[in-house]
Amino acid sequence: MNVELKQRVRRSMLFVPGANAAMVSNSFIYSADAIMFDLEDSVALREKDAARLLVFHALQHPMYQTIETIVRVNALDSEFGINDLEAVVRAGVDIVRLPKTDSAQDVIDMEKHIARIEAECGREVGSTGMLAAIESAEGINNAVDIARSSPRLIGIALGAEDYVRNLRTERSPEGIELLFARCSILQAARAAGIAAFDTVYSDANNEQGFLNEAAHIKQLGFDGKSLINPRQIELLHNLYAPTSKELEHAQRVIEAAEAAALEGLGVVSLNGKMIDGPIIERARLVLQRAALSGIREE
Ligand SMILES: CC(=O)SCCNC(=O)CCNC(=O)[C@H](O)C(C)(C)COP(=O)(O)OP(=O)(O)OC[C@H]1O[C@@H](n2cnc3c(N)ncnc32)[C@H](O)[C@@H]1OP(=O)(O)O
Ligand SMILES: O=C([O-])CC(=O)C(=O)O
Ligand SMILES: [Mg+2]
Repeated sequence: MNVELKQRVRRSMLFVPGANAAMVSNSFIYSADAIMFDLEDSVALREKDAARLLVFHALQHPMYQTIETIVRVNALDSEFGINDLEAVVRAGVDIVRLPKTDSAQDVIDMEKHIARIEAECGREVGSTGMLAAIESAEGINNAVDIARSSPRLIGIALGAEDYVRNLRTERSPEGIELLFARCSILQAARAAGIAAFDTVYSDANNEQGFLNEAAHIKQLGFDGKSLINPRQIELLHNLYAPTSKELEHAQRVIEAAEAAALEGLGVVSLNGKMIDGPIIERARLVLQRAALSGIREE
């Protein structure tokens, strides 16, 4: 498996409707960590073939060679799924997003097709990554098995619009109806050593609502979030950026830890607070986030 693909940081993954030629042709101008072309629910049935062709060409365009590309394909048991896979793997997509993943078998079935297509078109077998979106109660029940189902999986994601439909409820500003699913996905992803991604916030004009949800999922531990609108990108990146106070503290922790290591000490105190393994690990994450996102603008 492509280790670099697995370790890459993804705060933002921007959905781009595959049938929208204007958006598909210029979404590389936005600074999302990944562009996620959609062939599934944002594409009308009569536009499925046209969207696949548009995305097939976009993936090979020079402007999409320097940004990570993900494609959400249709389910394999639909009439479009296999054709979608054939097109996007041949075109060299970085990651295939499998929607509505209910079981580990769904991932294994898709992986077999991806491996066959890679071999047929001369791509290195194993080079295409996978991302499984869980969007049902059954999928949440199977989250641990799904997260462990393939070495190609870079992460698992929540698909909340379909999930709340399945639960027979709707999304609320507080997200109480999603708490169990979010925690299940995080637990499963972390136990399997892969990334956890939150779902879309569907009201592109509600900035405060987006920020509230993004702060909530960051606090839970998510690595990032699927987005539907370019205006959400900077809001999210800024939220993942540490404050200058957090950064200064992290730097002091690392300095204290390095000094302690020179003296052969495992635990040391900084202004009366214990500094040991997990705290140092956390400080490293803050430094990594600052390197990527800068300092948070309040
Ligand atoms: C439940 C699910 O399955 S969610 C996943 C599937 N859904 C999607 O992919 C939807 C993606 N998002 C969109 O289509 C749009 O953002 C909408 C419909 C939500 C809102 O559209 P608008 O009101 O036109 O957005 P807005 O006014 O902010 O657009 C500003 C600019 O950003 C572009 N833009 C908006 N959304 C996107 C996007 N997702 N990707 C790329 N470009 C985009 C617009 O084309 C416009 O460009 P222009 O200035 O060159 O004309
Ligand atoms: O995966 C997502 O975030 C979008 C989606 O399909 C859903 O919410 O049902
Ligand atoms: Mg969905």
